[in-house]
Amino acid sequence: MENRRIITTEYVEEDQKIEGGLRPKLFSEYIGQQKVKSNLKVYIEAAKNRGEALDHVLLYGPPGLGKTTLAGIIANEMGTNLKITSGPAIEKPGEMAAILNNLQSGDVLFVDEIHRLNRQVEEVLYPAMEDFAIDIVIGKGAAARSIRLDLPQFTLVGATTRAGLLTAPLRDRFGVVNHLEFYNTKDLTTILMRSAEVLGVELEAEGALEMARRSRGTPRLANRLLKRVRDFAQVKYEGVITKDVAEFALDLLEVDRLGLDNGDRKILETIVNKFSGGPVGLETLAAALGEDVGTLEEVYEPYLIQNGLLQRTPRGRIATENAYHHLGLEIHN
Ligand SMILES: Nc1ncnc2c1ncn2[C@@H]1O[C@H](COP(=O)(O)OP(=O)(O)OP(=O)(O)O)[C@@H](O)[C@H]1O
Repeated sequence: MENRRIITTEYVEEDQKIEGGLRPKLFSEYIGQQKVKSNLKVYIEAAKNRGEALDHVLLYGPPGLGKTTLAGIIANEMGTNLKITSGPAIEKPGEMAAILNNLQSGDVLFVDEIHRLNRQVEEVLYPAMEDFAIDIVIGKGAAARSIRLDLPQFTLVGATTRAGLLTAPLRDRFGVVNHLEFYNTKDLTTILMRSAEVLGVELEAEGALEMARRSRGTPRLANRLLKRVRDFAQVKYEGVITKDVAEFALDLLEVDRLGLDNGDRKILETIVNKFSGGPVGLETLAAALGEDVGTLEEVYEPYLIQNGLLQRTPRGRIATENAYHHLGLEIHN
C-alpha cells in the first residue's frame, strides 16, 4: 500500500533518531498502561525481596505500544542488564544456546517477535526457562549423548503482536502475561508533552491534543508525528506547534481525524466497494489489497476494530456503519 511510511506503527529508520532520548527508563516515566505497570511492579518487588530473578514475562499487543521500552524498564527496576534479540535473528539452536550461556545472573533477555522463532531454536528455550539449563548434544549417531549445562537465573521477556501465535509449550512457560492496549488520547497527550520537552519543541496543549487524537493510540506514531509537525512548524510558524499548525500539517500528511491514513481508508473502501461491505474472508481481502495477510491482521486491523470501523466475524470482515459514516458513504442494503 502506498503512503505507509508516516502512519506505519512498525519501527522505521527515522525512529532510531528520535526514540533513543525519548524512551522512558523507569516506571515513573512510563505513561499509561496502568494495569500492566501495577502488575509488573508487584512481581518485581516480590522477586527483589526474594533475591531471585523475575519470572518470565510475555508482552503482547500491536507494534509501537512500548514493549521494548517496558523490557528496559524491567531490567532497570531490577538493577540488571538488558540483552536484546529477536525471533527472526536467531536461526540455529546453537546461536540461542550461546546467547543464553553468556547471560549474567539476573539479566533480562528480550526476545522481540518471539512467535517467529523456529521450532528447534524454541526447544532450546524450554529447559532454559524452566530449569535454567540447556541440553547440548555431543557426538553423532549411536555415540551421541546429551549433557546438561547450568545457566544463571535470568528473566526472559518475550514480545509478540498476538499471543495466539505462540506455541502452547512456550506460552505456558511464561509466569507473567501482559496485554498492552492502545493508549487513550489523554495519555498520548502527556507522552507528546513529555517528548516535546525532551526534544526542546514548543508544543501548545491544544496542538498536543490534536496530534494525540490522530496517533492511533500508539506512542511510536505520536513521537513520529511530533517530529514531522515540528519540522513543519519550524519552517512556517516560528517553531510553535499550535492546534492550527498540527491540523494543517496532519491534513497535509493525510492522517485523518481518527488517525487513519490512505492505507486504512483503502481497506475500508475495498470492503465497501468490492465486497458490498462484507463479510469478506481475510485472505481474499488481503489479495484484493495486495497486502500481506499477517500485516493486515496484526498491524492494520486492531485499530480499525478498536474504533468500531471493522468487525471480525466467523464469516469474514465487515465494514461497520461507523466506517460508512467516516468515509462519507451511504449504506446500501
Ligand atoms: N508508556 C510510554 N510512555 C512514554 N513513551 C512511550 C511509552 N511507550 C512507548 N513510548 C515511546 O514509544 C516508542 C516506541 O516504543 P517501543 O519501541 O517500546 O515499542 P514496541 O511495542 O517495542 O514496538 P515493537 O514491538 O514494534 O518493537 C519508544 O521509543 C518510546 O519513546
